Amino acid sequence: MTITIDKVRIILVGDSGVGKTCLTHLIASGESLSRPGWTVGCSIEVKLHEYKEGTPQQKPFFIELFDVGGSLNHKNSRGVFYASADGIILVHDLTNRKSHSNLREWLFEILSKEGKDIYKPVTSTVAQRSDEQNNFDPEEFIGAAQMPVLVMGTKLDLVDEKRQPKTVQKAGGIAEQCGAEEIWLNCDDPRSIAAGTTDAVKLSRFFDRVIEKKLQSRDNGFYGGGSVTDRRRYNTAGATPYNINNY
Ligand SMILES: Nc1nc2c(ncn2[C@@H]2O[C@H](COP(=O)(O)OP(=O)(O)OP(=O)(O)O)[C@@H](O)[C@H]2O)c(=O)[nH]1
Repeated sequence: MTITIDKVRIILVGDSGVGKTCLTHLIASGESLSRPGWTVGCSIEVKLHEYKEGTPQQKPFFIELFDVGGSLNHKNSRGVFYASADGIILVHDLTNRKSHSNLREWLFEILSKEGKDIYKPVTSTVAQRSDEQNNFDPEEFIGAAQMPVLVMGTKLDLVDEKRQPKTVQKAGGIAEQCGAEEIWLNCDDPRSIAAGTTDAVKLSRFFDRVIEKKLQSRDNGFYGGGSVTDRRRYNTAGATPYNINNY
């Protein structure tokens, strides 16, 4: 039997080396990745998610995970991957404070590149642009763009409370500013987001929010992306979700 499954698109952004590729693989396959390559452009993995599992509204959805390369060299070209994103996962390295503070800039970059009317920068000089970036308010962005956000901190295994205290505190961080949930994990350990754990529940709730938001936009007639109409056929007799690397 062949059924048609809708999809949503989530982009993972953050500085180079924070662990986006490992995290994407862990979420999509439930397995750790021992030797991730350097992401050039964008790498995509797909996960099959049960929306509102255990309720009468339960329905399968494909979650497309766009792992966007964090290198500065690709800053000008990666805007193309932000188009029609339905949700954002902001990724930082818990042993690297700068990677956390840079998440503000990542949000700003997504918004300015993706061209949401509500927060589209109108200025063009470097100085003006830097001003806009400094004055950028994540809360305002989230309120205006209505895009679900999740913040994930990696390399929890490298954080030793005594020898290397956490460089980032949960309170007052970007997650709080965005009203987003936050997960800290070790991407090398498949048990980090194993079914039944608190973090797996948080992740599943985030996926549900992204889907819900998209369904609402479609119902309200605001839907402009290609995702829901571009449905994928999924053969329930054993086919596995696709995996496209370095898209
Ligand atoms: N110990 C530990 N290492 C990790 C963890 N997550 C990622 N790494 C390591 O961090 C390095 C960078 O990981 P990637 O997943 O390639 O990072 P990325 O953010 O995709 O980097 P770009 O492709 O440059 O954007 C690799 O050596 C990973 O093995 C973690 O939770 N714990």
